[in-house]
Amino acid sequence: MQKKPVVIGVAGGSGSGKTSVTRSICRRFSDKTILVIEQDYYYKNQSHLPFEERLNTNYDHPLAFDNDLLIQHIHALLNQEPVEKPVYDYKTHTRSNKVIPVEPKEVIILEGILILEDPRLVDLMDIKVFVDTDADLRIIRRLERDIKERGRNLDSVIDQYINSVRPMHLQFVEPTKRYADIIIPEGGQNQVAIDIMATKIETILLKNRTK
Ligand SMILES: Nc1ncnc2c1ncn2[C@@H]1O[C@H](COP(=O)(O)OP(=O)(O)O)[C@@H](O)[C@H]1O
Ligand SMILES: Nc1ccn([C@@H]2O[C@H](COP(=O)(O)O)[C@@H](O)[C@H]2O)c(=O)n1
Repeated sequence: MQKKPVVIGVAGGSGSGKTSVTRSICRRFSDKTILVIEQDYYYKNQSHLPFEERLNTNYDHPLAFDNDLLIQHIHALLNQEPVEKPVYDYKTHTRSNKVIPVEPKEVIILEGILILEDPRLVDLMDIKVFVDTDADLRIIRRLERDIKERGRNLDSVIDQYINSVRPMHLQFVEPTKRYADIIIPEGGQNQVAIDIMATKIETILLKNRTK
């Protein structure tokens, strides 16, 4: 019988380098080994709301996420069942009509700003990581990324940062650092931390495969 997948949570502020860390870890393993589940893909569906209203949503508050669906999907994957992962569109601020069918793999990396905020998610994790990057670097990275990739402009990024990203980070994201087993400063360029994570995953896989 297949072993229950190992669940690794990668949390941290927006622009901290969660995606970069996750990709660096994934590059160390074959495509068949690690499945990445992005909490962002589980933002609540807002297709019923007019676009103007979607602009007013606070995307950094825990209530913006459909964690019930996310938890349901993690449970299914842990039971070796496939799921249909939603696809999120940052330009329209809602789910797209597409879904991505995914099969369970030996390791699941669950990545997102608030994955350590919901105790139901924390309970499902075997290893908890917090990517810890200073706020000045995070806002610079976010500015570049959101303008290049998420259809935003300078004013909208600054406005959103001051009104929701920063206060929600201080209220909800930063306090979850205390739940982490490992804190990675500076994110994806931290090769020592990536090596340690990869070695830990290899050890778990070896143990699971020889059982
Ligand atoms: N160490 C780094 N140095 C420079 N740019 C980085 C670094 N880590 C991430 N970035 C860039 O910053 C942006 C946000 O990084 P990302 O990994 O997507 O963060 P998160 O998933 O936490 O929001 C991306 O455009 C990424 O390429
Ligand atoms: N429609 C949306 C949905 C989310 N965001 C922002 O995304 C950030 C989380 O993603 P990261 O890759 O940066 O971790 C979060 O801080 C939301 O503000 C958005 O701008 N629009």
